[in-house]
Amino acid sequence: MTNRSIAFIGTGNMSYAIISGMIKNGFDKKQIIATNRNPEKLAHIHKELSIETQADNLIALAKADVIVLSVKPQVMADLCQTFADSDIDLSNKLFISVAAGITIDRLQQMLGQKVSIIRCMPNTPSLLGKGVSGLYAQDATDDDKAFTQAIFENTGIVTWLEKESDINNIIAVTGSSPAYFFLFMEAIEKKAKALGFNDEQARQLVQQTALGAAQMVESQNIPISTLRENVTSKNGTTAAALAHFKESGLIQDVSDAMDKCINRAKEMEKEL
Ligand SMILES: NC(=O)C1=CN([C@@H]2O[C@H](COP(=O)(O)OP(=O)(O)OC[C@H]3O[C@@H](n4cnc5c(N)ncnc54)[C@H](O)[C@@H]3O)[C@@H](O)[C@H]2O)C=CC1
Ligand SMILES: O=C(O)[C@@H]1CCC=N1
Repeated sequence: MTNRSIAFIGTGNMSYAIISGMIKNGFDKKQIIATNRNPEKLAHIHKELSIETQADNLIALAKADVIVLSVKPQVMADLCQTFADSDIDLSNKLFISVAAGITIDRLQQMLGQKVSIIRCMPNTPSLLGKGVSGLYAQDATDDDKAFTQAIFENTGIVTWLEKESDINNIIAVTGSSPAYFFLFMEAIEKKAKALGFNDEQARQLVQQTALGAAQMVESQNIPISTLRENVTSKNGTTAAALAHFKESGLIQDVSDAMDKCINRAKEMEKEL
């Protein structure tokens, strides 16, 4: 199981993060192939990760046992068509799709046969081994599931999902959510600059505070709400800021934004 070779088709932000996590955790580099249609990106991957890179997806497809489909959802059908049209036997390969908004049934349709497919919803902190990956399998073998779990455990924590629709839910909770945190950090950074802190200070202040807050959540086994309360003196400065967030509807906004995220994934399932 462990010596299977793995090809990442369309190595961009997400696959780069996954491969980096795998390598940092000792996955054999010789077992990894990365493709990209962009020669500059391919050269960058080769230089940074010292793994085999390949401009021709079909060569990577033919060579590898496990194929990670990691192009943008909008170009997945065209990519899969080239696989379906090739004379390469897909039947013994395991496909892992990290794409949002494309179901296993639809991927099998795109590939022209009922190949073994596991869906994964990772996130970009995988780059640092701090990722979260939601996994969903329909008919995959225990061996395929164990291999997939082992791959993504190299990049952080893994959770198996019971229903395929849970992939759309976990996109809102972990796949897209790094961007919510970044947006909040950007907003604090912007205001810090408006208050007169220079660019370097503003960046350092926000990053250290975000890091400290996240590490407090991780290291102290108490509810997140208690951590918030511990910062909030009665009738003090934090209370004034939080009261404004509450009045302006931030909590409901976050919930609504996550619903938008899930609905977009559902729409994509119909569009693609
Ligand atoms: N970026 C993220 O935070 C997450 C992304 N995903 C999923 O990962 C997938 C990839 O997303 P990103 O990495 O953000 O996109 P990206 O655009 O950074 O990477 C995709 C890469 O595929 C290459 N490509 C496009 N067509 C190709 C082809 N036919 N052959 C070879 N290479 C090709 C592009 O040059 C690009 O570098 C998407 O399906 C997305 O839904 C899932 C979870 C999180
Ligand atoms: O924005 C997207 O569609 C992808 C899926 C989760 C994160 N990025």
